[in-house]
Amino acid sequence: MASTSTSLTLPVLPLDDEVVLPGMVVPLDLNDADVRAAVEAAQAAARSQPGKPRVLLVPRIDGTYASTGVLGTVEQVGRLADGDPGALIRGRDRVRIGAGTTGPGAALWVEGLRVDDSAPDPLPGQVADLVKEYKALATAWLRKRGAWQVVDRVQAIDDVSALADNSGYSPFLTTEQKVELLETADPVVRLKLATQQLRDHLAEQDVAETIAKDVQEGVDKQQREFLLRRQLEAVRKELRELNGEAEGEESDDYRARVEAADLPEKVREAALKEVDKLERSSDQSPEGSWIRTWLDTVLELPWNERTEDAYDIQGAQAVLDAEHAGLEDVKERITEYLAVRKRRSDRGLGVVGGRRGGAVLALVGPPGVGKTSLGESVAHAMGRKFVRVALGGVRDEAEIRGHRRTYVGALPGRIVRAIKEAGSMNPVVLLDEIDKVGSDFRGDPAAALLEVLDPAQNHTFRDHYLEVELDLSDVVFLATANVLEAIPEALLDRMELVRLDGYTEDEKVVIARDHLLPRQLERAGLDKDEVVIDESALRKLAGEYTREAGVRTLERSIARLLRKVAAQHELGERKLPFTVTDGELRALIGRPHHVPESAQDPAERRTAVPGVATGLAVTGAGGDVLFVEASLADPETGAAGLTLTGQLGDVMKESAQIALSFLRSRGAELELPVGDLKDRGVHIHFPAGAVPKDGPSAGITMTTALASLLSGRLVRTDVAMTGEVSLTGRVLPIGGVKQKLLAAHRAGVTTVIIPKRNEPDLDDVPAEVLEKLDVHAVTDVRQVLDLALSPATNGAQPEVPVAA
Ligand SMILES: Nc1ncnc2c1ncn2[C@@H]1O[C@H](COP(=O)(O)OP(=O)(O)OP(=O)(O)O)[C@@H](O)[C@H]1O
Repeated sequence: MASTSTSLTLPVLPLDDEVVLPGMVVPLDLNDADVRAAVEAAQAAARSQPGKPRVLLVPRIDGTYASTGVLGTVEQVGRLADGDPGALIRGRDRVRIGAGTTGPGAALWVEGLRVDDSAPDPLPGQVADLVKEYKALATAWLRKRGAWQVVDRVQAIDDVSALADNSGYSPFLTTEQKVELLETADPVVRLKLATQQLRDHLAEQDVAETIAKDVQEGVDKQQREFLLRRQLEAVRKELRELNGEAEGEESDDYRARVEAADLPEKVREAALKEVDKLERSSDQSPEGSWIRTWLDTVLELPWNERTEDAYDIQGAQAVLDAEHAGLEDVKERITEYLAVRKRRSDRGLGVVGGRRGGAVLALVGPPGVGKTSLGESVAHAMGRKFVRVALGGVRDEAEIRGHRRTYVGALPGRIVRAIKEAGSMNPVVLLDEIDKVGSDFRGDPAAALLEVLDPAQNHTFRDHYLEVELDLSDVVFLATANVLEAIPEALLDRMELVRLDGYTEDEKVVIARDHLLPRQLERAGLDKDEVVIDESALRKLAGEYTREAGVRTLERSIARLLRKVAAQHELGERKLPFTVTDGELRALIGRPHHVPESAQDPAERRTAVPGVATGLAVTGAGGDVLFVEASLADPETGAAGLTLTGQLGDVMKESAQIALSFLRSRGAELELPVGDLKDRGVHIHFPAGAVPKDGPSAGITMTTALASLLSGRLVRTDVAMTGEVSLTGRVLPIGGVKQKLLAAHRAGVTTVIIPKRNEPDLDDVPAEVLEKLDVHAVTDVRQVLDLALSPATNGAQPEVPVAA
């Protein structure tokens, strides 16, 4: 090969549908006019110069010449195998074609530039691998064709450039592909290209061969599938051995697992169909992994698992009593429910269904009153598995019913997951916080829940992901909610409500002593005789360290107290046994957080200024006291009209309007200076502005606050009230009496005003609370003002506060 570029002038020998690369020797037909003209011109030129006649072999595609040709020497002229006149030409150097020129004979003459296409010396390291690969591929291909002699020749080629040009002989390359090889001067790049071409061809050939073989053999499909599966098994086994997995760990053998599993017929059919699909898909394909996840889910579900219901009603009642103090009516209600259920199932009858059918017990009440733990007790009492499904914040229907499998990352819904977790088809499932289920563009989870809870439909529940029917008819569903109003109407229809309104202080003390304390002692690693929290301390914890309807914070306080004692003991600062009394609390866990208003310094009480009244309300956290503040705007600078703040709902806002209108129309009768209301702006505010509030039951409280403001008379600190007010001053009934009275009692209020028509509700209020409260049932707002406002002559008349 030339190592320098030199210019030369040569007759062109055009090649149609053929390419000659350097190193190749080809016979050419001299009957072809172009070939003859070129060879004759070369021979003529050779007469005046030494060496063999030289031509320029240039491929021509659709009449267009390639940019590079090959210098060829005419080795011999004579007869070809078929007897035609021919010339034997050897390709030598790459020549870049330049301008056309003239010369002897009919041939086209051009000027050309020899191209340096020699390999670099020394060769870069990776070229050796490339050479090996090319030789291996070429050998494979040649052997396939039975061209054994050529194998040795190819193996013997050491020069990288020559090796790449050897591809010029490959019959499977198109003219274009060969021209590309010709035009690629860099030998390493060319060898890469040649290797790639060879590789592609071999791969194509493999596929084609397989197809051809299949068609040819025409093996019965089933038989072939059988064979393939056996092979697959063998390969998998080998893989497992390679990865060091033990024999028998047939994690992947879904067919066997499906066949061995105890599945309902329809489910088995669906699962086997998926196994078929899985076996057809490749191991790495995403579809394969989806199918495996699905099969795992199906195989993990307890299709035919059921726990035996082994309970008698007395036993169940005993369990409920043992695990929960108090709550007599709730436990009674649950016992009735269990009794009916048991009788019906003993007689082979289904669950009572339909609207208001009571198929589902809903436990409604503030946090920490034991709704969840009662649900657990129901499961204990029936001898069933228990699972809790948290529904708070669920807005997507797919959370309940699953995503369709076409969805990336699809999962079954929570109901299916709950059954899986329970491991039986008849667990007790607690739908926790069913009032916190929302709905938006992603569908309505409540509608899906409805299907779950409906005995007429739930024996064929269909999860979008699972796609096979699941029988939920044996599941005992319970629900919990904080506020009744927030439960979607349609769901409410299916439920039997059981209310838990909260505990009195006495009840809390009993719960703490019998349940919370023993549990927390165990958690703190203390013996029950090592630390005793006496009743005075428990009472103070319930009354002054916590203010809640339930006992959750109380339980936390006890835990904190015990941790403190345990730590002190470990540090050698305290000897055990130790009895905690109320006097010790402060040193152990700091000051109480809730001091009753009446126990505050009079000047610091909320109601120490006119215009503030104490109301009673029910929130998601149970009953609570809330304060209403009113002020008048400065006649000069303040805005006129009514301003309301504290996140009030519409009903509450209207209720404020009514209170104001009532005072404007009837205030004079009550000897209030209502003139002020005419031309001065009024502002009513409910502190704790972050908590949304609504409902009409603060009507009399707002009226009282305004009346106090106008008259300058203080509202009595020990009085709290609830009741709707009408335009004529009538006091109308409200809800939540029990929760409100419990809250009043907790807050240390002693006098409570309620609407007369709510008097029957007092039956629900624990006697110990009623004993401590002076409850007034009233019909008219004038009675409220008489009871709530302090006498005008209460020391110096305080100033009416003025809002800027
Ligand atoms: N009457 C009771 N007897 C014994 N323990 C009780 C009683 N009421 C509540 N508890 C205990 O109080 C704790 C809080 O109760 P639980 O978690 O069941 O409240 P909840 O009403 O479900 O609250 P949430 O609505 O926040 O879920 C539990 O440890 C529970 O065992």
